[in-house]
Amino acid sequence: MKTLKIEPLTREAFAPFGDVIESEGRDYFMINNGSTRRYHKLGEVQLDEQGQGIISIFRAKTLAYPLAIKMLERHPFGSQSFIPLFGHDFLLVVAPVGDGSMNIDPSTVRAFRASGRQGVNYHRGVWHHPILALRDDDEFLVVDRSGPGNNCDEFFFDESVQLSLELG
Ligand SMILES: NC(=O)N[C@@H](O)C(=O)O
Ligand code: NI
Repeated sequence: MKTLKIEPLTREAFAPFGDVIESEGRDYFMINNGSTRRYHKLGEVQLDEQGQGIISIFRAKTLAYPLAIKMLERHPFGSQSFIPLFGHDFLLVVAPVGDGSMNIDPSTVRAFRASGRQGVNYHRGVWHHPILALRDDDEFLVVDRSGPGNNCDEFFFDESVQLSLELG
């Protein structure tokens, strides 16, 4: 059993997987006659030609911990972002796009803890666990792709691969 180390979410550490959506420490410029900071283009919505960018809300139940990480999923046709609406921390488990095949090297799987002031934008094809809320019925604004085709591949690890996520 390998317990994943939960890393703090930083722009640098998360770069192989996507963008961190936050204002802390980020550049901005003033708009609205000087009353508003615009933290511009913190992430990009990635879509295929037939895709449409849509905005949804996910209300997520917490899962039981320690949690066995049995699968990850990816969205081959577009990015997917999660922005916490209630300001609570949440967890992320990710793996890089890799060679594009339906396979994940378990040694590349990483876990992060996002603060309630951080969102993430998974880039197209990045493997990730379905949303991991730490408060029951927590809500997230989700910006992702709608359109034709199957935009959700699920990969289940072999039973011999035992990855676990524990709360500190
Ligand atoms: N399936 C779905 O819309 N949710 C997942 O993509 C997820 O990342 O939570
Ligand atoms: Ni997803």
